Amino acid sequence: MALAVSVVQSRIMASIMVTHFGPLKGAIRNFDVSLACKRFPSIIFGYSPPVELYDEASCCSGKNGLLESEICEGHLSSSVGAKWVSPDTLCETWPSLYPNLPSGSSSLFNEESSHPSPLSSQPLNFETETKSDLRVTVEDSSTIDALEGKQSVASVELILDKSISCIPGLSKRQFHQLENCGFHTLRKLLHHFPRTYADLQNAQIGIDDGQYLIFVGKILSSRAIRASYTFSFLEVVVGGEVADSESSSENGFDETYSRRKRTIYLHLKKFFRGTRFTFQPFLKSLQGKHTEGDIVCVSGKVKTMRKKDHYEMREYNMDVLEDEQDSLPLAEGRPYPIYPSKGGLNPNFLRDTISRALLALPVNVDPIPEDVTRDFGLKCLHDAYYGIHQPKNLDDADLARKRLIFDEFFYLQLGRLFQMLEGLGTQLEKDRFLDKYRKPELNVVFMEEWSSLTKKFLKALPYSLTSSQLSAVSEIIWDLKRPVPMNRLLQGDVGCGKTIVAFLACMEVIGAGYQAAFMVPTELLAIQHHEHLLYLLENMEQVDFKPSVALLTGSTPSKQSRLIRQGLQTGDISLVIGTHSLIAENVEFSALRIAVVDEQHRFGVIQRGRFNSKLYYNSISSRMTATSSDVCLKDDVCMAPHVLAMSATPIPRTLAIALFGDMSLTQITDLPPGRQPVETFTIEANEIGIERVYEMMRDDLETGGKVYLVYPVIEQSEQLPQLRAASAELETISNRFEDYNCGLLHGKMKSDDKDEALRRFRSGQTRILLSTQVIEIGVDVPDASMMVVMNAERFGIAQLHQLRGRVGRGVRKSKCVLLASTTRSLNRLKVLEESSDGFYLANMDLILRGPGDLLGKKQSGHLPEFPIARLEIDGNILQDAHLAALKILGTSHDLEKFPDLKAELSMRQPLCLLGD
Ligand SMILES: Nc1ncnc2c1ncn2[C@@H]1O[C@H](COP(=O)(O)OP(=O)(O)OP(=O)(O)O)[C@@H](O)[C@H]1O
Repeated sequence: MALAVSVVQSRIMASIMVTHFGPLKGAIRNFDVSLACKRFPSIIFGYSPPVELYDEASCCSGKNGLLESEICEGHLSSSVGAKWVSPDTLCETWPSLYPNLPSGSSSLFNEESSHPSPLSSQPLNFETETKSDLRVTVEDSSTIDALEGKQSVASVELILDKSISCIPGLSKRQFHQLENCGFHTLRKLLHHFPRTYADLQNAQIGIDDGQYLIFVGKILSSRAIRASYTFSFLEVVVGGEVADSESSSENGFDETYSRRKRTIYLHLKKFFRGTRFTFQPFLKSLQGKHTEGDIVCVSGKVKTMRKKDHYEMREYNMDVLEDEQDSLPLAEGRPYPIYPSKGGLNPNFLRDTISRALLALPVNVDPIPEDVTRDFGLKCLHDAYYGIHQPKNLDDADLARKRLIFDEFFYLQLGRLFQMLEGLGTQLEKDRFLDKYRKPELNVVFMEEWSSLTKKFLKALPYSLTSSQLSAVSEIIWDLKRPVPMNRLLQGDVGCGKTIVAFLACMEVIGAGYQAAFMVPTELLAIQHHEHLLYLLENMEQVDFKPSVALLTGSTPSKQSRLIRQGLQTGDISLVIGTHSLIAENVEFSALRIAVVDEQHRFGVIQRGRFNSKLYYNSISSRMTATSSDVCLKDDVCMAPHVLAMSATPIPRTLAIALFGDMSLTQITDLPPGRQPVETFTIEANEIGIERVYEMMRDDLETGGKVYLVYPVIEQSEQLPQLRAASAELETISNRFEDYNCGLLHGKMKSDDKDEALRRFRSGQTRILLSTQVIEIGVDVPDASMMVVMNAERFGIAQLHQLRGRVGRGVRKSKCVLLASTTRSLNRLKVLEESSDGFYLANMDLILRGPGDLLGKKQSGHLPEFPIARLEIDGNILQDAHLAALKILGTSHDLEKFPDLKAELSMRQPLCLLGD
């Protein structure tokens, strides 16, 4: 396993070209991936693309421009686009005035309630409103204890799953807003991770519009101004010195000049709307919060103002420093978290609420024992939450992310292993079970012991199995012979021959008198597998019992479908191949023993859990019917079926372990003999390029080849005229290649028509198939020898690799042309010219997608259950999580020694699988 990880890492240790954003916008420069990966395996730093930190929907955007322009003139030198704050959003805005200092500094609301001072004299009885309306009182003493760090670990889970009403200073309105957006608990809120961090630049030489700055300076003035009856604003001006770019540039490299400084001015602005915010005492108190002469460290996004050297900041953090010396560590730059907005909530408000939630977090919040976190070099949970939301630096954020990913995988594995252990009787059995996962290499059944049906089926194959196919079958059969449900992932690159391995596993259970179900994501694939299997069974020499095979998809006519369901219930049908229809309510099996799920990664763990239980209960209920009719049952007949999942997605071994909670991963690491790498070309789709591709197609067709043309869309669209469409081009291609028949295949066609199109292509009646990406998964036409992908820039690298896998599946030398609409996109695609290794390409895909944004964006590497883990790079963390789970369960099989862990386990989402 460690090997697998190190292979991945070494594969990405190459220097490649990566596009950077921001100051280097558009530029391409050498990016040393090895260094970046080494230092921050999860977070790649750099300038963040500009992000609109205000959410238009949730903010009064000052659309009443008249008021804005009239009133602000003379007060605000840059009033265009000013944001307005209504009384209701005051609380959202206010905390930003106060920095997120480690303790107490955000407690403005608390201070206010105890020191109502100027506000109490308001005619509108503002104080009362502040207390009753603007605040939900801290509900119970446990939170107070938590704040004071007195919370015992035993009740920690209560804290994380506490209602957000326990966050100090939250108004009722805000509380409901947050609840409506799904932030019911502290946990939910703290798990709203920043989607990236802006790299705060120290204010130096050039300052660009939209840049995130960290700046140390002196408060020069603080004014809270009533601009009209309903509108007021606060403007704090901070002045400080930066190196003077002009003098240095004008005077070349003159040292003296380059050390010259110039003063710049930051105008920090907040706007308030509502009569109650225009009263003098309120404004006075607002203004008084900032003392002239204070040294402060300000960070946030700047906007240049008309006046030279003046910049505006409307979203910022400000820390008051004791003296200028304090500025040194701060000025080194802290990552500035950028939150994804949710349900229209202002990201700024979210940031403030999260800061306050952090303050409500007790230090001893961690249910994982300290020795485990120490052994695996993990932050404690409290620090991890701080580290992800308020990192001191990127290292800090990276370590925090590591801990949180660790948790995602750890609890899933702990849950699965715990569940499996629960099903076993004695301590000895449990120890043996854990041992099995420690020594997986011993778990194989050699061919001599396979059932005679399996051996005969093997003999009927027109080829011999490769060595890794053979060991895959041996491993799977070992599991099939055990009375514990298997949960195994069969993983192998495109075209390596996984299907036949799965067929052999099905034969083994059928040979033992049980049934098999083979579930695939598309009808096209179901039909293909069905036909393939029938063909192989026909070739099989005489056996006492030939398995009966059925095909069940959404398009199966209802009468036929009823007969198939009957056959499955009576046991007359031994193997059914189909789509999701297989897990429909009314499908019941007589003795289902294995469920093969193709393209596993398309389903989440939870869904797969549903498959399991669905198949399991069907199996039980059928058996119960059978029992009543006096059928003799085997002891293990009510066991859940074995599940064999298949995937061509390059999943690191460790990730598979995490997904499955055990060591059930089988990898096919070789390709059938005679395969040659697909020669890949990236070509720009201009006139010359297209002519060249047509020429290549003609050469291939003349030598007996078959060509796939893959299009991003079916029909031409007015909105995206640059996209080439399959239907629209059928005529052009047919005219161009009139000596050859062309076919069309896309998702909107009827099932029979799709099948017919593929059949004609397979038989050679059509030699050119214009298709959409419907062929991406599993389509197998071994003598297809060329593929052209139109608008290839529209596809991800991993997806193109899957598509390309449709050619080169036989012995014929094949090629793949990636036609890109722009020269710029050629660079990204070139990586496919260089490699045909799915694992390597998945990593490149990740890196080429761009730095940053690893935390929140759902991309190909994300699995639904693991919001922040990245499939391609987090293998080592998963490995650790697996070992930690084994260690914990080795110490206490039933987790009795770890009550907090057990409690946490029951709170975690993946545990809905437990007891399924
Ligand atoms: N050992 C072998 N020797 C020769 N050909 C083989 C061997 N095993 C499988 N094949 C053939 O290789 C082709 C690809 O096999 P299969 O469809 O099982 O691949 P796969 O791993 O499921 O690919 P994909 O992920 O693209 O669906 C098929 O035509 C199959 O008949």
